[in-house]
Amino acid sequence: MIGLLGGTFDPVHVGHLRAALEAREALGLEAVRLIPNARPPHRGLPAAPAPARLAMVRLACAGEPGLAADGRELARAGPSYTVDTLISLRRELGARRPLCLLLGADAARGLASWHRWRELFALAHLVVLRRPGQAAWEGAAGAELAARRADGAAALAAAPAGRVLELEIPLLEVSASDIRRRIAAGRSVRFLVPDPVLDYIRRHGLYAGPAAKEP
Ligand SMILES: Nc1ncnc2c1ncn2[C@@H]1O[C@H](COP(=O)(O)OP(=O)(O)OP(=O)(O)O)[C@@H](O)[C@H]1O
Ligand SMILES: O=C(O)c1ccc[n+]([C@@H]2O[C@H](COP(=O)([O-])O)[C@@H](O)[C@H]2O)c1
Repeated sequence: MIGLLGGTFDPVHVGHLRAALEAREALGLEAVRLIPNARPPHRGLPAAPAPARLAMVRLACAGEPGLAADGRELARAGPSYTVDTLISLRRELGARRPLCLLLGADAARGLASWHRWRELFALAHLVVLRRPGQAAWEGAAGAELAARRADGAAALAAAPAGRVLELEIPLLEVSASDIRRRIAAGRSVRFLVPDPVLDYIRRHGLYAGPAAKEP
């Protein structure tokens, strides 16, 4: 069973990395692939170009066997729709392997506005990450999801796609927009991103300009 964490990763940070590892352990995933988008479908242009965001994800995953960077969204033109990414992954991995699309509760809330969102369930399971005690997720896609709800990892491993699991794991209070604001204000982001990512940001002068002040 493989986990997939798509994101803008502008930049990737310890919140993403810890969540991916927590989900890997909780679900018994072989690995989690971090997949930066080229053009996010539902937000403005990222502050850093896609190749730089992918390079930072590669640095963050290097040396951690449970995590891998996947650059396939950079090979497509147009908005980076998740349905196209899952179709491409199915071509690579075959129809039978269980795939778990990991989503933070914030990303999951907008699911019903995603491009061809109902098709996602034919391609992968959906795992919504939330902290212990956080209210259960009630998005506009609610009824569809309730019918697909699974009560544990075993139900996901038993089918290639189509189930929905809410997974309670500790989530760190770290966001990429806060990191960009700190850098633009000349503040430190040490320990919020891995050191090799920090080094990359410094060497390339990312997020330091006035444009980076807008989240
Ligand atoms: N601290 C965190 N812990 C766990 N998951 C997170 C965290 N931050 C973001 N995510 C999830 O990781 C995925 C990619 O997130 P994204 O790249 O948008 O990062 P972000 O920090 O939320 O960015 P921004 O602050 O620019 O909105 C989404 O599913 C999001 O919900
Ligand atoms: O496919 C879509 O229509 C779609 C709409 C919004 C977000 N996504 C994906 O959801 C993931 C999290 O998005 P974001 O904006 O929180 O980084 C990322 O992989 C996005 O490309 C996908």
